[in-house]
Amino acid sequence: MISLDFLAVQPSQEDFQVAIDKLVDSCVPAPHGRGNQKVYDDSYRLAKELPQNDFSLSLEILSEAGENVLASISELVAGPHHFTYPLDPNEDVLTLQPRLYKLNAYSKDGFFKSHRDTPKGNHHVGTLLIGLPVAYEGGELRVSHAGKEVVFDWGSKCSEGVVTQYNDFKISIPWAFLFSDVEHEVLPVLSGTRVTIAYDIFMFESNTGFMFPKPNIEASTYPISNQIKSALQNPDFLPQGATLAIALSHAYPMPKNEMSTQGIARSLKGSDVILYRDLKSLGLDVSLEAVYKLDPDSSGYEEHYYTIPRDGYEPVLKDKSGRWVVCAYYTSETFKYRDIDIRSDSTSDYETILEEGYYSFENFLDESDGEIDINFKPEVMWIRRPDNTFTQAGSFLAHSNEPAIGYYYAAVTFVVIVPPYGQGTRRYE
Ligand SMILES: O=C(O)CCC(=O)C(=O)O
Ligand SMILES: [Fe+2]
Repeated sequence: MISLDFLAVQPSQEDFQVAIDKLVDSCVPAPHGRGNQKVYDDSYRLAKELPQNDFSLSLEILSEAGENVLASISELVAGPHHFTYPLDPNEDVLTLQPRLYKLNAYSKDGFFKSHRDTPKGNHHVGTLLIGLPVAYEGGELRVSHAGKEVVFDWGSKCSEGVVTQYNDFKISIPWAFLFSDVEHEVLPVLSGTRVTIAYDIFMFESNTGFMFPKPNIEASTYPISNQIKSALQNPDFLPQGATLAIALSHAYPMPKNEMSTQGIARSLKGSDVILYRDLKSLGLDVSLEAVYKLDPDSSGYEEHYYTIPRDGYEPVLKDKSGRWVVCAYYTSETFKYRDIDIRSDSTSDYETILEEGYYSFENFLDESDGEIDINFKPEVMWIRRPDNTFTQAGSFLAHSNEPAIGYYYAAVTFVVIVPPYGQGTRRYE
C-alpha cells in the first residue's frame, strides 16, 4: 500500500519528483477494455496504474484543489428535481458520491488513445481526473464531444509555476470532469511523468454524499429553447399541434435488459438539464423516451431490434429511414407497430415524419403521383436527431477503459407535445 501523503506535506520539488518516481515503480501495466475483454495493448494504451486498493488518499485532495471540485461538478449534473426551490423536505435529495478508482501514470512516450469510459451502472455520471501538480511535457488530455474539442495541457501549466506555488502553500491542482459518454485521449508524454488520480462520480438519492447547489447555468443561453419559445408564439408554426422529438445531447448508460427512462430524468447532464427545465417552464408536456438504432443490414423483422429488449416493450414510433425507433415504456402482448415515413417539410426547416402504413416513402410517392396526401398528419417532428449519441454508443463497445459490464449507451429523446395554436400553453390573450 503506497501512501500519497507526501502531497500534503509540501515537499521540495526534488523530493516531490523522488516520490513520484517511487510511485511509478509501484505501478503495474494498465490494461483497457475491448468489447468485454480486458486487454494489454501498448499500441492503444501505454501507461501504468495503481488500482484503488493499492494506495491511500484522503478525499481532501478534492478540496485542496483550491475550489470545491464537487460543487462545480454538481452544477453540471444537477437533475430537474433540483429546480424546485426550496427543496421539498419530503423529497429525496440527490447527492454526488466520488469513489476513488485508480491512479494512472504515464512516463515518457506513455499515452492512452481515444476512448470512452465504461459506464458502471445507472448511477454512474462520469469520471473525475485530478492531475498531480508536477511538470512534464506533452501528455495533454484531449476531450471531444458533439464536434467540440478541448485540450488540457496540465504539464506545461505546472511548469509555469504551479509547482513553485505549491511550495508557497498555494497549491493549484488541475482537474477535469468527463461525463461518461465523452470521448477522450491522453497524447504521448514527451518528457517527465504525468500522474492522474481518477474518481468515479455517482449520483444517488440519499442524504449522504455531496448535495447539489442550485445550478447557475442561464437557460436563455441555450439556443434551442429560444427557438422553440418563439416558434410556439407563431400562429403559423404547427397550427394543429404536433409531437416533437428532440434528442438529448448526451448519451446515457442503461442496463441492458431494462428500458425505463425514469432514472435518466434524474441524471440529465449539462445542456439536457437546461432544455428539460425550459420545455417544462414553457408549459409543455415532456417525456423521455429511449431511442434505439435499427440494424439496417439485418433481414427479418424481429432481428432489426438487436439492441431492444424483446419482452414487454413495444416500439411505438419508427422512422422510415429504418435507423431509429422511439420506444415508449409500455407493455403489450401483441407485437404491432407502425411504419412512419419522413419527408422534408418545405414550409419549415424541420423534417417531418408521417405515418404511412407499411409503405416505404418511395412507394408512397409513386402511388400518389408525387403528391403528399394532406390527410397524413405529422406524427413526430425531429428537431434534433440522435446521431451523435448513437455514434458514441457504437464506438463505446470497441474501445473503452474497462471491459463492458452489462451497461451500454442508448440515445434518449425528449418527446414534447405541442398543443394547437390558441390552446393550452399556446393560448395568448
Ligand atoms: O489519465 C488520464 O488523464 C485519463 C485516464 C483515462 O482516461 C482512463 O483511465 O480511462
Ligand atoms: Fe478514460
